[in-house]
Amino acid sequence: MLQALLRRSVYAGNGPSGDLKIVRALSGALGAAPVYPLGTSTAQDCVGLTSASHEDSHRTKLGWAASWGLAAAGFTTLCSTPLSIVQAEDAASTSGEQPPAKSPLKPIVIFVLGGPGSGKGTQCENIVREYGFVHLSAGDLLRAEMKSGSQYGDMIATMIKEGKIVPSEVTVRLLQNAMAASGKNKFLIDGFPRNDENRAAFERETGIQPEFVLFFDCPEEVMEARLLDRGKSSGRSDDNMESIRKRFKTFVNQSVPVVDHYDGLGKVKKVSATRSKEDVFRSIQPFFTEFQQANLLEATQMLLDAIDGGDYEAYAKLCDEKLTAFEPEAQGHLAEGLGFHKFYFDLKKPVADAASPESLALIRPKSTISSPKVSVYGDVAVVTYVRLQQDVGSSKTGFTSAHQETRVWQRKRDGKGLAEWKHVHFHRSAAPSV
Ligand SMILES: Nc1ncnc2c1ncn2[C@@H]1O[C@H](COP(=O)(O)OP(=O)(O)OP(=O)(O)O)[C@@H](O)[C@H]1O
Ligand SMILES: O=c1ccn([C@@H]2O[C@H](COP(=O)(O)O)[C@@H](O)[C@H]2O)c(=O)[nH]1
Repeated sequence: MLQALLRRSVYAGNGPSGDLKIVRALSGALGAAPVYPLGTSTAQDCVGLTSASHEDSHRTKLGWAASWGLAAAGFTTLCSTPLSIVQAEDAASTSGEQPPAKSPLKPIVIFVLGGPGSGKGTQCENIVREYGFVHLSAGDLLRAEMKSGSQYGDMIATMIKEGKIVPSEVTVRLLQNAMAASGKNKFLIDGFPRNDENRAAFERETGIQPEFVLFFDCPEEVMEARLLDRGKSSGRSDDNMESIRKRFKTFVNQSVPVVDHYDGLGKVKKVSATRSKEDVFRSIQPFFTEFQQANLLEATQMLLDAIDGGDYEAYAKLCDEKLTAFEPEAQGHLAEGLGFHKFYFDLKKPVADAASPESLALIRPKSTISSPKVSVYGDVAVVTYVRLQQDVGSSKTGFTSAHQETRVWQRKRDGKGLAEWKHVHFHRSAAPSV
């Protein structure tokens, strides 16, 4: 499963021996992310695609293919990017004409579906905290759009109160913009697609198929009690008995067929949502193990890229300040703290400063992770692999060295309580160069 994920999110190729598997995670900052204005201001655009919006949608697909870069293993919640903040010149500057700075990374999308009040939003927060996905609630995006003074505000307000489904042209575009604005590539799309037309429009406009659908199964009486309770403080126009009944009807008649569609494709992971919040979260965690492994491998590749690029700041950000290491340079001693490693970054600096940018780019070493294995033990993870490092010698001939590396990561909480992996220990073998 991990390898399948890696094939989508990292380069995979053959190494020098032909059958040696080399996996190199893409890393670095995102290229310009595409943004999409809704188009002209007629209400008609809301229900039917004009030729101009066809052009936009074409660009949308190109945008994904051309401009998507690596999402750092960061942890973000992003619930609202009103259409009104999207500027025409932003869109023009990201028309996909410029080649991306880095090779693109395909977006990974998980649809989170379930009846109103089944606990989708609650569990999405947990997933964001632990696994570093971007949470996009379609309902939250629509509410934010409504409040932004958008031309679609009244229409959205009516649809929400009546439990009806807002036309796909609006919702899909809001989702596309929020995805692009996030600068990340792993998304939990909560409460969407709401009907078959939503599903078809999303697939057509973005070219994205979900990895899987997380479906919260919950009886109406449980959802009703939760929503009425939430209604005491939510301020939502639809958390009342009359709207709740309408929402249930829409869910059964229009949203369940979407779940059935994906079930037919073997993509639905069904969770019983009646238990406590903690129990429900425990039951969904196994579905996210593979993403955690991929995050760790991405973080490891970022670390190697920071070393190769001489970027001490990026390196230090990924490391615990008490990092310990056994590496050949320490002559059999345990190096403690970052100071020992900083020495080598500082050493490279004058050389780098003296070189022209072009020659610098040429002589920068490049590390490739080969035969990786990622093992997670609660809040500790061990990543082992062979690091193939290509470099240029003083005689301008290329050489490759291979080191066995074991890197230990520990999951810690940042200021916002979000999980982040910090590099706490590594062991690097000596290696002959060829
Ligand atoms: N497992 C649970 N047990 C008890 N209460 C829960 C559970 N999960 C969520 N809740 C509560 O139920 C209410 C609805 O949860 P939540 O907002 O996550 O549902 P939702 O599926 O996102 O709803 P909607 O689709 O209407 O936005 C909230 O007040 C939340 O605190
Ligand atoms: O894709 C979507 C998502 C939501 N809506 C409308 O918003 C409300 C509230 O959605 P929640 O997911 O409960 O926040 C929903 O009843 C719909 O009216 C939508 O049209 N399309």
